[in-house]
Amino acid sequence: MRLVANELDGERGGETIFSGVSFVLTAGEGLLVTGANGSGKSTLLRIVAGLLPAAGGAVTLEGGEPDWPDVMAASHYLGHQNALKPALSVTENLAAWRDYLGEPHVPIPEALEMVGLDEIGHLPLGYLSTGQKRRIAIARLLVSYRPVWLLDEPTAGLDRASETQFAALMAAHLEDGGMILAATHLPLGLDWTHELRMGA
Ligand SMILES: Nc1ncnc2c1ncn2[C@@H]1O[C@H](COP(=O)(O)OP(=O)(O)OP(=O)(O)O)[C@@H](O)[C@H]1O
Repeated sequence: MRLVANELDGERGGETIFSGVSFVLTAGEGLLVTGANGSGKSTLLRIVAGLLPAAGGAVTLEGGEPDWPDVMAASHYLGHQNALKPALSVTENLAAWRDYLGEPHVPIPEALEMVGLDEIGHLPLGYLSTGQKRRIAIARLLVSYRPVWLLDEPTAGLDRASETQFAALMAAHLEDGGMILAATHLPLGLDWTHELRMGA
């Protein structure tokens, strides 16, 4: 399977943010996207996820049929927002995402253990600290399977131990034949096969 971005142009509010961005990812490869504030990292990720239209160029997934007909179907998108409901318990949040996304993968108790939060599945999400909420958002990547992970500042708010834990989860996903596109200002503790510096 290959994720191909060909000559992408990104626009916000009628302004060109970037143009001619191309890359290719194959199974097991990760792309680190860096660049100054406002250089277009989130815009690029949202275009790849299919949440924003490209002003030019195209993103395609080759060889994903029949399971993964397009990039959107094949991707988990973790944005700045955690997309979790404060009134539901941690476990209910993850169950809701698993049921919505389908392709059940890691059982919820195990996913909670993998992010080091197996003791608090019963708590309302709203009780959790900022870093704990982010770790539950990361557990969402595990409970349903998607080969492509699109991660926008995934480690924002995480302590050092959680960063290391998350680096191991990303490495395992790549070893398993997955692909990762991550935009970040922070070192993510992974040897990336590709790097893209926006605004350079
Ligand atoms: N809805 C919008 N309307 C107009 N301009 C926007 C909109 N959203 C973002 N922008 C502009 O697009 C540019 C790129 O924003 P983007 O969020 O992609 O940058 P970024 O590289 O992810 O930044 P950061 O490192 O701060 O997260 C910025 O100049 C921003 O102000």
